[in-house]
Amino acid sequence: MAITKEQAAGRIMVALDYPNWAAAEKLLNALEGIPCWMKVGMELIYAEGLSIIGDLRRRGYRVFVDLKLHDIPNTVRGGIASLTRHGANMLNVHAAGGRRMLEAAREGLEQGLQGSGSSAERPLLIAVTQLTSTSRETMNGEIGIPGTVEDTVVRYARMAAESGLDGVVSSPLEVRIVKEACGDGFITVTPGIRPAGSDIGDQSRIMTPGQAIAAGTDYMVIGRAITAAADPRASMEAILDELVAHA
Ligand SMILES: O=c1ccn([C@@H]2O[C@H](COP(=O)(O)O)[C@@H](O)[C@H]2O)c(=O)[nH]1
Repeated sequence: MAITKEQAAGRIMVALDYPNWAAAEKLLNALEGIPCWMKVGMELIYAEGLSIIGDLRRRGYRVFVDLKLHDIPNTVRGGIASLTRHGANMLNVHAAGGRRMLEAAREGLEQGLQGSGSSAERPLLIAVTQLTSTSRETMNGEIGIPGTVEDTVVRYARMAAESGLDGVVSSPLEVRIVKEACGDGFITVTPGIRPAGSDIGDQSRIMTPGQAIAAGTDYMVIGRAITAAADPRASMEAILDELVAHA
């Protein structure tokens, strides 16, 4: 399906993996006017606190808070309730916490919304299946889960859907099988994006931006391909052109 460059931008979540707000702000200025999402995770949140969610929202961005909660159900319920009150558009937990934990996360989201007044927007709640840095060898030999990565991703995705979550984080390689198992409306958020010829780094299960959009991913998370580029805006523009060409 043909998409415009602006629609393509709405499918990109830029990973703001920076040690402080000043560094993140430099990137925001470089990407000024491009209507992508911003993803904030441990590095920036632990350095600057959750107030950066509001800072990004006021700049007009939709914000994915990527803290990947994984704890006992009661703790995750409370954590998600508190996070919900900060006004993010997307939150996540680890599917490996199991069904009761996923259900508790969902309950926490409802509790958080009730505590933040009628104007609060409902964030999307998604579950991490297998990290995109995890290969089959790592999953089998170190984590101790037998079988293929695809089987685990689909099993976790089904459990997340049955627990009332909105979608999953997976590699773009698994988008098709997740959609087949959970339906087209079940959201896929895919890191592990590497433009052709770029350094894979610590990722394992990767696709190019063009391959990921052709595979049907809803949102692709892109960090270093943009943030570590000599010219981040030029890198973003090249990725947008690739998405428009392959959608
Ligand atoms: O399975 C996962 C879950 C989250 N991530 C996050 O996405 C970005 C990817 O950054 P790159 O620089 O594009 O590799 C990063 O913030 C991770 O924490 C992931 O990579 N895989």
